[in-house]
Amino acid sequence: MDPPTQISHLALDIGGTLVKLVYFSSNGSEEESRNGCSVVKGKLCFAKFETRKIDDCLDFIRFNILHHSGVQHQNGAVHDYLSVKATGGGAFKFADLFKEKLGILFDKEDEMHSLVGGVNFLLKTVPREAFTYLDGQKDFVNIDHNDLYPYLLVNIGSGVSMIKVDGDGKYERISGTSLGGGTFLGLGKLLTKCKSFDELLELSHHGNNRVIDMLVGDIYGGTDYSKIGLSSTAIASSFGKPISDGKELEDYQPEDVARSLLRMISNNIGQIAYLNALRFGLKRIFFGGFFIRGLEYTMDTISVAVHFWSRGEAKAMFLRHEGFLGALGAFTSYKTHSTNDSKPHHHTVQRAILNCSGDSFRHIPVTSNLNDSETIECSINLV
Ligand SMILES: Nc1ncnc2c1ncn2[C@@H]1O[C@H](COP(=O)(O)OP(=O)(O)OP(=O)(O)O)[C@@H](O)[C@H]1O
Ligand SMILES: CC(C)(CO)[C@@H](O)C(=O)NCCC(=O)O
Repeated sequence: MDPPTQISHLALDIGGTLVKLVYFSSNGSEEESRNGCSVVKGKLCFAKFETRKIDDCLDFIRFNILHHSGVQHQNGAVHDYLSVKATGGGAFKFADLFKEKLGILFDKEDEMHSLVGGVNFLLKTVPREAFTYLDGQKDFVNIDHNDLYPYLLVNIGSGVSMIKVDGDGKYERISGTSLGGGTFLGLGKLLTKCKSFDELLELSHHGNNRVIDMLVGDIYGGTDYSKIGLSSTAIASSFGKPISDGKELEDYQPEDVARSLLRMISNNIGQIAYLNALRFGLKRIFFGGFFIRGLEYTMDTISVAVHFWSRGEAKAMFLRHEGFLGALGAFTSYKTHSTNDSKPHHHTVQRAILNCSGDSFRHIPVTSNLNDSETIECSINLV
């Protein structure tokens, strides 16, 4: 007789700055589907922790007993360990820690593969996932499943990866930049004495970048340089004002510095993204990663950069679950017979989530951002 089926329902993405967790929480009901499979209903839950506070993540997993939800290894030496999908650099760096503290073995998934898997899953399964943001207007995008590829995925984490996606599991990392979310946070901490990302963002809300950035008008005596399409208010040189101001860092308001920094990083990524889209003739660019955090100023800056450089040809789009792409990709990579075990019947057998309830998404206000307490209703088919 087959052993009782077990659901593997935890996946981790351990990055340079943040650890992201996706886990399935069953509502206790199990039904039989038409083809005789068991269907377990529940929800996908999300959590994040700072990588430098990895112990908080271990405590959370322990407290919620998530470490008992992996795939049971049946072969000899690793009998007592559970295997859990993990991606990101930390899947390598922290493997021993998780094994020692929680008895978890990481079943490593490639980071880029997971990111792409996460985005494809979201775009195909979760209604109202992608949206545009331009001129203060947020609009959900209808995804045509037959016309989804190719697209460019720009994942803004600590660093930035740019991936051309041509299909399910068909992708190529075509570019990247080390000027990413980590740069914003690291420089921001040094320049403003802020202690956290949230503090830095809050500060940036109240700032004025023109106090720090050198504008075209500063160089051209207040006029546009219309011959090459630059208005007087366009930024000629990010952080250029202090060159001639004769001021020290202390003379500037930290909120202006934070604003200018956010603008510089977002603008630069938008421009590099556009150039890469141009290289491959891609019209759709999806931006993800926790740097965005649903922040209107960031999305607006990126959208304007893409719109400006592409002369309206390319479209920047954002994702509600922007920060959980890798973790979701790792989660959905649990497959039938996913371990290297020699006895296939003893594996946890779990298919990708087949159903995400659209109802809970139909009523999402266009202005709302995702927070960790939000969930995705779904069901898992056990085969
Ligand atoms: N609460 C937060 N604490 C720290 N950084 C945050 C927070 N929220 C958003 N961020 C931003 O998100 C970035 C991390 O994003 P993300 O989690 O997608 O990347 P990562 O996986 O840690 O990095 P990488 O993929 O490069 O290893 C940070 O560098 C910072 O700019
Ligand atoms: C190294 C990774 C992939 C780790 O997530 C990321 O931080 C990144 O894409 N950095 C940019 C590296 C570069 O292409 O210059």
